[in-house]
Order: sequence, then C-alpha cells, then structure tokens
Amino acid sequence: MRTAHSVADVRAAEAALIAELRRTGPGEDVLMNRAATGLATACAGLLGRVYAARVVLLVGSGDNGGDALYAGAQLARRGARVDALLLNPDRAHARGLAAFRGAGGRVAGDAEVLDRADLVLDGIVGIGGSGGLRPDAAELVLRAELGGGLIVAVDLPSGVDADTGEVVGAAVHADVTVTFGTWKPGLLIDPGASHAGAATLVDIGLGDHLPDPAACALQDADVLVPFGWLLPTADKYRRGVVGVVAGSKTYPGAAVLAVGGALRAGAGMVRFAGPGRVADAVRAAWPEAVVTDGLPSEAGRVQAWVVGPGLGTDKKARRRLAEVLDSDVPVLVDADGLTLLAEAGGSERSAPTLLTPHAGELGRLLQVGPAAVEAARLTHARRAAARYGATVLLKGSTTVVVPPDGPVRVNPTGTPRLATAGSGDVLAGLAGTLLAAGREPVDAAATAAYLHGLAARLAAEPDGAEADLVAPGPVTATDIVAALPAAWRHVAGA
Ligand SMILES: NC(=O)C1=CN([C@@H]2O[C@H](COP(=O)(O)OP(=O)(O)OC[C@H]3O[C@@H](n4cnc5c(N)ncnc54)[C@H](O)[C@@H]3O)[C@@H](O)[C@H]2O)[C@@H](O)CC1
Ligand SMILES: Nc1ncnc2c1ncn2[C@@H]1O[C@H](COP(=O)(O)OP(=O)(O)O)[C@@H](O)[C@H]1O
Ligand SMILES: [K+]
Repeated sequence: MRTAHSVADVRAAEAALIAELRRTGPGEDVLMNRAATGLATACAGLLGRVYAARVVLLVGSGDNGGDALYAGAQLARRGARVDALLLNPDRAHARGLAAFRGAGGRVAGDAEVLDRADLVLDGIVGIGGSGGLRPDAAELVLRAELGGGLIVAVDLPSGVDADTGEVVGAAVHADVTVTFGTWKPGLLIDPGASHAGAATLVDIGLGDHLPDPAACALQDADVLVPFGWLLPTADKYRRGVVGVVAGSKTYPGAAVLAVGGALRAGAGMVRFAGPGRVADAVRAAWPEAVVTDGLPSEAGRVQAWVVGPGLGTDKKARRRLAEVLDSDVPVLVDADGLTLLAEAGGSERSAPTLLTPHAGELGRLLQVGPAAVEAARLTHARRAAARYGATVLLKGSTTVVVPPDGPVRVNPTGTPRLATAGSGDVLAGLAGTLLAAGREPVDAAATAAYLHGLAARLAAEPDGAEADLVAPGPVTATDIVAALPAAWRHVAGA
C-alpha cells in the first residue's frame, strides 16, 4: 500500500523526529540534509554524468528552497555547474545558501541560465505553499519549461496543493518529483498528480512518527483474491449473490455490461431484474445470469444490489430504485440511479450505500458544476460522502474512494483508455459483486477500481499492464469485461 499523509501530520512527525534527534546528538538541518542527499542522488541518476552538467535551482523563501540549495551544493561538489535563481534573495535559506556558495555554486543574476539548463530543480515552494505560483515564479517556470531541461520538483511541484492535489492558477509541470518522508495526497490525485511526472519517495526517517495515512493507493499485493474461490467447501451463496437492476429500452447494453462485470468479478450468482427486452439481451449475452423481467423484489434473495446503469429516470426506474434502496443489504448506486437520488436528496438506509458518480453526477448530487468537481475531486467527494452518509467512488482521471470516515483510497491503475462508453457499467457490476462477497464498501470500491484499470491496460497490451500507454489500439467496455480474469491473475502473481 502506498500511503500519503496530510501536511499537518508531516509537520508534526518532522517536529517529533527533530526533537528526538536533538536529544541524541546531530545538529541543525539534519532532515533537510537527508532530503537533499536523496534529491541529489536522484538528480545524478537522471543526469547520468554530473561533471560539467548545467543545473539551475529555483529557490523560494522557505525550507523547500533550502532543500534545493543543499542538493545543489552536493551536485556542485561533484563538478556540476550550478546556478541558483533566488526568488526572494533576502529570505533564501541562509545556511543552505552558505553551503551552496561554499561548494562553488553561484547565484545567478539573470534568468538566461534557464535556457541552457540540463536540469532545473523546483525549490520554489513545498508543503508550505498556498495557492498557485506568484507571477514572478510563474514567469521563471515558463522559461524553464521552454528551456527543455529536465524539471525536478522538490517534495512536490510548486503550485500544487499538497493535501488535495488542487491547482489554483499556475503550477510547475515536473518530469520527476522527489518527495520526502511520505507521499502527499496531492501527488496521487489529479490535477496535482499529472503535474508530478514520475514521483519517487526519499526516506528521511519519519516512519514511527507518522500517524494513520490520509490517503492510500493499493498495489498488486493489496488486492486479495477472494479466499472463498479456493475453498473446497465454497458454494455460490458464500461467494456472493449480487442483484443487478440496470438497462432500459434505450440502454440495454448497460445491463449486459454491468452483469458481465459482476460475473467476471467472481460472483457466485448474478440475479438480474429488468424490463422484457433488456432481460432478453442479458439472457442472450450471459446465459449464466438468473434473469427476471419483473421487479427487483421478485428477483430472489441477494447479498448486495447494483442499481442505475442505463436505468432511465422514468416512473418505473424510480420504483425499481426505491425497492432496492428499501432493502437491508449493501447497495451500489450508479448513473441514472444517482440522478434520481440527487433529485430525492438522499435516502435513509440501514445497510451501507456506495455511490459511484463521475464528475457530472457528483455535481448533480451536490448542485455544483462538473468543472468545480474536477478541480477539487477530493473535496467534493468528501462533501458527498458526508451529505449522503455513503462511501463515494468518484470516477475520472484519478478515481478516489471516500468512506464516511477513515483514509481515502486513490486508484493508481487508472488509464484514459477507460474513458469509453459503458466502462462505468462494468465497474459498477464489478464493485457490486465484491460488496456481495462481504467486502466493506471502501475496500470493494478500491479493489474494483484497481482491477478495472488493470483490465483496461491488459486489454490493450496483454503482455504487460505497465505498457498500456504505448500500446496501440482502442479498448472497448466489452474488452474490459473480457480482460478481468487476466487482471485477477495479474494481482495473484500467476
Ligand atoms: N521541516 C523539515 O524538517 C523538513 C522540511 N523539508 C522541506 O521543507 C518544505 C516546507 O518548508 P516551509 O515550511 O518552509 O515551506 P515552503 O518552503 O514550502 O514554503 C514557504 C514559503 O513559500 C512562500 N509561498 C507560499 N505559497 C507560495 C506560492 N504559491 N508561490 C510562491 N511562494 C509561496 C511563503 O511565503 C513562504 O516563504 C518541505 O516541502 C520540504 O521541501 C525537508 O527538508 C525535510 C525536512
Ligand atoms: N481520463 C481518464 N483517466 C482514467 N480513467 C478515466 C478517465 N476518464 C474516465 N475514466 C474512467 O472511465 C470510466 C467511465 O465511466 P462512466 O463515466 O460511468 O462512463 P459510462 O457511463 O459510459 O460507463 C470510469 O471508471 C472512469 O474512472
Ligand atoms: K517544489
């Protein structure tokens, strides 16, 4: 699990560690020196040959600039030609600047050095930042970007909000980000995540001083293949019976895709309830589904419901949604189900509810526009979780899962290949089965998003989940369903 901590928690952990270090001996700037050593090592790796390389530091007035200066000093000692552009010369980190000068680093009088740099270190602002870059900093960053050298962000790209990934105004687009002590949520969540480039973590010893994370991102090893599959005593009820209420005359495909996602998530049984023609389409595509063209209440007992994909918003759809929400089992509400839920202002339920909106649907749930949601994904997902007393999986360029309390999950397997009609229906079925198998909503949602992204990557490039962006060829929602077994095998290491 990749874990990220809030700025407040990072600061508290740093203070505790510094106090401990002071008791046992080492003096000033010891953490900053650890950070700078990790940073200089990463830069040396990127440069290949440090001797005679041209490095420029963009130095703000806080400790982030201090990191850059100490790292610049180390590179200068190894023979790099290092120039520092001080945004606020009177307030640059004094000891860092002295070390930098002592190592042969130079303070540049002109931004021209950016035009010829092999590598630019962005030490303008780190976790102490607020808002976008100030105009003078933004001008230098633009020049650095045009200069064509590699841009390495110190701790996080300046202008990105460390706690949320929000970017208000200008921000650095880094090729690489070297972050210290722990991940920051803003490096995992868009738009911040797309400013970070390839991000790496340098350990500075905060370990024991860090509390529970604010956000986590699953990795392969965290996705547990349901044990029930392997038990000789497994039966279809123990593996999970999921009910799917989806599709309409206009959108029969949504039902077919949601049922496909549910089946390929390993359901013991998928029960489907939908109107005649939709039921026929589901029967034809998935003979293994147990289909009724009656109401959800006539479908038989299930351990979780999925309601909403392609459902429509007419009177019949309302009735179906109401029946499902009245049940005492976990319910996943998606798509048209969310539009109806937004109209109703919510629903009182005894069992957990999982909402899976995209930005437009989340906007409807909160009466704000989709652009506002995209710009502040975590903030809005949190608001919806609180308002609706539900776990919220917000889809899009970074899928985030917000439980009513506890750490947020951020999905690392997402790929723009998923942005194809019907792929959300597959995700709904997939997450619904995991709910039916007894997973907590946050776990069901995060695991489903992880497998969904992985399946899209594997559909594009069966030989490697990592290669998805370079592999040619489009991926359809049906391809994602077909690749789900390969995604399970991938996480199981088979
Ligand atoms: N505290 C510690 O022990 C450690 C801190 N470290 C570094 O210290 C950083 C935090 O340092 P600080 O708390 O001094 O804060 P920062 O250096 O992140 O930023 C504070 C300074 O930036 C200015 N500023 C704020 N928003 C700005 C914006 N949008 N545009 C331009 N300037 C802006 C502020 O006026 C202030 O002078 C971390 O990100 C990390 O790089 C590391 O050295 C590890 C150890
Ligand atoms: N830019 C993107 N990067 C990664 N994933 C994306 C991107 N855009 C959309 N997705 C994913 O694609 C899926 C689309 O779902 P949704 O919007 O519900 O579409 P539909 O209703 O057509 O099925 C979601 O899983 C979402 O997270
Ligand atoms: K920075």
